[in-house]
Amino acid sequence: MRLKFTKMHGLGNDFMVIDLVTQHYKMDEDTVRQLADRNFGIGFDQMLIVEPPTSPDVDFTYRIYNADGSEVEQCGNGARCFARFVKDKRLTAKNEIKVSTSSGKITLHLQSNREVTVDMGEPVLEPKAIPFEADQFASEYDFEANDQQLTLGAVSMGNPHGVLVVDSVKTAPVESLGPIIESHPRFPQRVNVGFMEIVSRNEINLRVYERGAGETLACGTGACAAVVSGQLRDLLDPGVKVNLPGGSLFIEWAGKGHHVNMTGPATRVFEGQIYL
Ligand SMILES: N[C@@H](CCC[C@H](N)C(=O)O)C(=O)O
Repeated sequence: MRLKFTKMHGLGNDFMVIDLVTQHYKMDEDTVRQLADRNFGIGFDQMLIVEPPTSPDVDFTYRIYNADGSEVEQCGNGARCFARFVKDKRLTAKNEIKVSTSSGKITLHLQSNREVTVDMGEPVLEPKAIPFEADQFASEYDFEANDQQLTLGAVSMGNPHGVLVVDSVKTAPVESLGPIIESHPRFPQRVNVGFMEIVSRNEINLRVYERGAGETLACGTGACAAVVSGQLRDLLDPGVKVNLPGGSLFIEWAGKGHHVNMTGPATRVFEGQIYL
């Protein structure tokens, strides 16, 4: 069968976006892996699926697959592209769009300057819920990986994140330590790993080794988790510019009990069709 798709990106974190509201197909992990291949497939960090709502309080269901085929709970850059996609495809006329993911509900706001702000909800800090093995919440945890003693923040933005503070993102051991922490037994569902350099209380540089995708040019939930972790460690103020290899996001968090807001661009690259 023929399936139409749109290739999009949020700061270089790239997506294959498929409308399964007007098209019908049952996606599976093997197909995702084949299509994610940058030589033999379309190539992407994540596949985003638009499905009809499953409850009356949301407009759509938002499903996300990593390039390795694993279905995951949340994707921040993807959420901004999702909003632009459903508006451009006229699947909705709204500028405020509510979607459900497997980890909860989020709200997407299309701005007049074509940027998108996403209310990502409250960060989850309770270790069991992240999930992360620790007796109780702490703003940072002692952590051993690769025979090194590290200090790490643990936050869920719907999906799990570990955040390390580094002197410079240029020299951070993203490729060597990233995969080791990603699969560390203290994170039973694996983890996204952020390497955060503090520039000032309102600006950080960040690289993220993503679970199921490797290092990407940007990670929206990673940016939110880094800002939450930086504030909990008293390194950052509530509004922070996050510089990623693919560009910058603006993240706002007023502290425990508050939602995290993420603002940034969403870009369409091309339209395509595949035969499955
Ligand atoms: N690129 C994303 C996160 C995608 C999911 C992540 N790799 C996971 O496994 O949780 C973002 O922009 O947030």
